[in-house]
Amino acid sequence: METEKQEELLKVNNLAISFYNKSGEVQAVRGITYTLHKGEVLGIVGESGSGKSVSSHGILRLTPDTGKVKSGEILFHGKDILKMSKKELQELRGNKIAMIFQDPMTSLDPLFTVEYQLDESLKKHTKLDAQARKKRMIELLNLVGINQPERRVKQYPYEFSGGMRQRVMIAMALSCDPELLIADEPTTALDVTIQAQIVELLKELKDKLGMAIIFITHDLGVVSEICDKIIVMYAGKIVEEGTSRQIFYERKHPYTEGLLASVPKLDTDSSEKLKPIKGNPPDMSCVKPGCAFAPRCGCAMQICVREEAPECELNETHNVSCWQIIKKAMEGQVTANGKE
Ligand SMILES: Nc1ncnc2c1ncn2[C@@H]1O[C@H](COP(=O)(O)OP(=O)(O)OP(=O)(O)O)[C@@H](O)[C@H]1O
Repeated sequence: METEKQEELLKVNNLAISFYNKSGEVQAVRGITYTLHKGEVLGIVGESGSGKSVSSHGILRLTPDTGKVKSGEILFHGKDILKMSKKELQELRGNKIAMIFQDPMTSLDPLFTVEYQLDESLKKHTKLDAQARKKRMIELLNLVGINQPERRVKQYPYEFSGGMRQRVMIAMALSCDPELLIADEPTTALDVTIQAQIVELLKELKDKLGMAIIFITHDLGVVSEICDKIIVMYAGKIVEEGTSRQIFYERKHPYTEGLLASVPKLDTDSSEKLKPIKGNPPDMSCVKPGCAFAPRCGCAMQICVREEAPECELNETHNVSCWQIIKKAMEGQVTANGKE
């Protein structure tokens, strides 16, 4: 199992995506690099506007026409998705990589039964005949925890609750047996109990099916249970990357600290006060020099407003881009591998 995990599935290399409108360039994603191994779950966290969705939709080349990939590579099994032909891309979408979104109603057609929509998906992505598709549909609905699937498959999306609709969407996404599932804020529209159930379901599915997952969320609390590793994005960049444990217990970036302080913790007294991060994320149409978080950072130094911090490798799995940490590493207060 361990060796299987180490097989590289996706490598995003220095990816930069901008949008162009009348007032100029919006630098949504500014050179991000990360690797996802087979069967691994990666959390991408950050406040609204940090570039989580744009970077992840870019993997399936779903960037809107006003956007442009300025640089980078997106290697899937070593092959650059950005250079794939239309035919290869079609094969990839839905067959190897599937995506689920925040609001299943935008992806499910209210006018058709779940049976019809699942059948269309199976027709598109498999070579199964009508009878085998019917069987597979029931299997899929069972897999995602929908009771009485034979009855419920005949229903329309509006007859399902929000959590159940998300389960139907997950069933549709699984209809092609993807190697990678991109889940873009899949639980945000749901209430807390249902959120936890959907996260639990994704965890079970990952263990059963061995697929890799990219889980996008603004809520660090949601990903603690499911992710092997987490990248923290701010203003289109990765400011910290580490294993789930490192991000929760050994986090170093003040922004990661702020994000954690602003979400309710499941294991502590709920009366503990939440501390939202003061200020707002920067306007990405006029990016200033220096660290983008500096204006909101309680420990910013002069250099932070002048120059962007290079990535500091604390160890094999933990990287952070922050001048404070570089300073501490130089003073011997933080152990780093020496690579900056
Ligand atoms: N179609 C677009 N045209 C212009 N700018 C865009 C477009 N889509 C996204 N952006 C900008 O790109 C930046 C990153 O947006 P993105 O949606 O990736 O953020 P996010 O972290 O996923 O936030 P959210 O959680 O709100 O979806 C933002 O500044 C956003 O305004």
